[in-house]
Amino acid sequence: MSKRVIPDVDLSLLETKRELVLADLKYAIMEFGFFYIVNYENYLDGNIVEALHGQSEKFFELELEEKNKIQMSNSKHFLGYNGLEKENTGGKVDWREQIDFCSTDAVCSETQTIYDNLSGPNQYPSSEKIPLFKKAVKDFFQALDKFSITITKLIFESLNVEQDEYSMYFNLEEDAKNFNKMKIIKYPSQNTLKDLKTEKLTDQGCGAHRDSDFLTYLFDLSQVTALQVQSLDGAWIDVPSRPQSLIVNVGQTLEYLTNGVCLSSIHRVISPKKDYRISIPFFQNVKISSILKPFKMSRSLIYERDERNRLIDQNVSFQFKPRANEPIAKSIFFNRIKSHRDVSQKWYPLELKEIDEKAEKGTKVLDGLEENAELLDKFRDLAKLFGVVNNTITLAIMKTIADIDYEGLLEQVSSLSRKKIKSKELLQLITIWPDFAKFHLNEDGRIIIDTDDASKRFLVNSMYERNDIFREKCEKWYESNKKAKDIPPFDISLLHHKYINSSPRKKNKQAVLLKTPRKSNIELAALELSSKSSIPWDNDPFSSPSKELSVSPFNQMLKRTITKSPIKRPGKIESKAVNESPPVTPLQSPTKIKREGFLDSPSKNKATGSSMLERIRQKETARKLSFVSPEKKRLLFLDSKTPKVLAVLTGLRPDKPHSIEILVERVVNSLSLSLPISDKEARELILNLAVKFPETFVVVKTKLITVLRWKDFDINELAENLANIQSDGYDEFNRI
Ligand SMILES: O=C(O)CCC(=O)C(=O)O
Ligand SMILES: [Fe+2]
Repeated sequence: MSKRVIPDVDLSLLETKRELVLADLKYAIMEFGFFYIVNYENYLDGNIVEALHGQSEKFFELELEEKNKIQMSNSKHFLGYNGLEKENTGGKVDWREQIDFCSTDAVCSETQTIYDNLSGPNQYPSSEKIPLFKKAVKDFFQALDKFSITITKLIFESLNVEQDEYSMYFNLEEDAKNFNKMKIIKYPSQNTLKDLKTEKLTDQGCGAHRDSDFLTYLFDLSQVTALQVQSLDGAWIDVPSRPQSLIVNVGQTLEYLTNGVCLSSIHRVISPKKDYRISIPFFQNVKISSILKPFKMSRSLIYERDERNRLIDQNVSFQFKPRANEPIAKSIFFNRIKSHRDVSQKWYPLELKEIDEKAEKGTKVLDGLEENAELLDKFRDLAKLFGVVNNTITLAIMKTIADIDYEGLLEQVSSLSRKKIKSKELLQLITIWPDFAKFHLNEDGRIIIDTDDASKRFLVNSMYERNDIFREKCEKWYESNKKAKDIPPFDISLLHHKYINSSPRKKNKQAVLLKTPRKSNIELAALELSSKSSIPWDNDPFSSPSKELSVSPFNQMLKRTITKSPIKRPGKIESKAVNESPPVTPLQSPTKIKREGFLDSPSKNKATGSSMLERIRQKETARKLSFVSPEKKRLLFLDSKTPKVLAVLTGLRPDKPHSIEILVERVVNSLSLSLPISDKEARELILNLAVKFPETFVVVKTKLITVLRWKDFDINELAENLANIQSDGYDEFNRI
C-alpha cells in the first residue's frame, strides 16, 4: 500500500481519449485525493508558472526588513508576508516563510459582513526591488483562475454531476473572477534551520492537515521532494517533485459537496534535508457566499465510496461539515482568525477572544468550525460499522427466516471488519437509529433480531440509502449532542420490557418458519458471495476443491448449524489481502434449532396448513437446490464481482468503443484498493458482460483490437438482473 504511487492525469489525451482521462480523474479523486496533471501545455502556459517561480526566488532573497514591510499583520484581509515561526499546525511550528495573495485583489465587493474582508488588496514587494513580481502574480492568477475552471468541469463530468447542479458555486464564464488564493512558500532546509538553535526546531515544514478549499493546485518547481500524503492505511507516501507536472489535491469542500465520494487526503511537508524548497499552492474556492449542500451522487458512486471507506484507517478524520445554513465564508474566515493570531489580535480581537473562550470550554475548534472532534471521530467509526452491519443483516434476512442471534451478528461483523467489535458499539448504532432493526430478548434471555420485522425494513434495494440515512441520523444526533463525550449505548434492559409485550407474537413467529426461502438459492449464493467481495481472486474459495461453499457464514446459517468458530484476531489494514477467507460465524439464533424440532412434529401447522410430508418435500427441494457444482460456484463468484465492474464502466462514456486492454487496466486499477483482481479475471469479467447482457454490451473484434461497446445502462437494473441470469454462458468467450 505504501508503495502505491500517486496517479497521473494526462491532459494531452483529452481530445483523443476523453473517457480515459475522465476515468483516470475519477479514480484519482476517489481513491487518492491526490494526482499529478501532466502535459497541460494546451490549457496552462508553463512559462507563466516559471516566471512566478523566478520572481519568488528573488523575493525570498530580500532582506527580512524589506519582506516585513508587507507583513500580513498590515492587512485586515489576511494577505501578505509571514516570516518563520508565524504559523503552527497541530501545536507545532511550521518551518516555512510565505506570502499570501488573493485573486480578487483590489476587487473588493461591498463589505456587508465581516467575512467580506477575506477579499482585499494584495501587498506586493517594492517594484523598485523586484519590478516584475506583481505582473508575475497577476498573470499567474489569470491563468490559474481559468485553468481551475477547466479542471472543475472535468471533475464533475467524471462524476456525472451536471453543470446545472454545480454552476451556483462558481463563476464559470471565461475570465470570470472567483475567490481563489495563492501562497508562495519557502521551506528552509534542515541544515540551515539547525543554525537557529531554537528548542522548537523539528522537521515539520507544514504539519499534517487537510485543505478546506475545493481543489489545490501545487507547483513545486524547486524539484525538492518534501510533500507526503497519507494513504488509506495510514502510511505516509512521498509525493515526489516531478518536472513539468503539477500536483492537485482534493479539498474538504469538494469532499463535502460530493457526499464523501471524493477524498480529501491528509498531507504534510517534511523540511527538506539539504536544499531549500519553494512551492506555490493555488487554492481554488467555491463562491464564498455559498451555503454548501451535497449533490445527490449516483448509487454506484456511493457504493464505491462505501467500499473505499471500509479501508480507511482510524486516523483519517471525519468528514468536513460546514455550519448548517451559513456561508462557507464564515468557516474560511474563522480559519484565518485561528491560524494568524497576530493579524486577529490587531484587526479582530473580539472574534479571537470568542474562539479562545470556546476552546477553553473544551470545545475544539476544527477548521474554523466549532466541532467536537472526538465525537466526530466516533461517528466516523460508527458509520463504517453501520455499513458492515447493514450489509450483514440485509444478506442474512434474505437467506433465513430464523431470528438473527445478536452474539453471532457481533462475531460476524467483527470478522468482516477485521477487528473486534464491542457490543457497546453495536448498541450505539441502536441509540442513533432505534428503529433500524427490532431487537428482542428470546426465551433464553439472548438478544435476537426479529427477521420478520427486519425483512420489512431491509429491502435490498434500499441498502445504500440506509447508509445515507444513518449518516443523516448521526448528523442530527450530533447537532443536538455536540458536547457529549460519547454516544450512550442503547439500554438493553428496555429490550426485556419489549419481549414481555411482544411475547404473544412469538407464537405466530413459529409459523413463519415454514415459509420457503424468499430468494432462489442461486440468488442467495450470489449475494452471499458478493459479501466476500474483498477477498482477492487468488483466495477464491472455489479455486481449491477443499474449500467448499460451506465455509461461508451464510451457508452455515442455511445449514442451521450452531457451531461457533473462534474469532480471528483483527489484523491491520495492511493485512487486507489475507490468504484466507474471513472466519466463519453463524448468525442464527440457537433458539431456532429448538423451533425446528418443534416444527418437525407430525401435527399440521396451524398458521400455514402444511403437513409434515409437504415440509419434508420442501426440505428435499431446498437440499437439491442448494447443491451447486464447483464450476457453477466459480461462476457465481465471478458474478458477485460484476456489479463492481459495472460501477467502473459507469465512469466511462457509453457511446464509444473501449479497448478491452484499456478497460482491463482501468478495472484492475479502480478496484485495486477494494477488490484486488488479476488482469485475467478482469478480462473475463469484462468480456462476459456481453454474454450476460447482450442487449447492452457487445464485443467487437477486429484484426488489431478487441473493443467493448455499450448502451447507457442503469447499474441497479443490471445488478438486479444479474441474480436471475444463469451463469453458464462463459465459454462464449471463445467465439469472440
Ligand atoms: O508546500 C507544499 O508542498 C504543500 C503546502 C500545503 O499543503 C498547504 O499549504 O496547504
Ligand atoms: Fe495543504
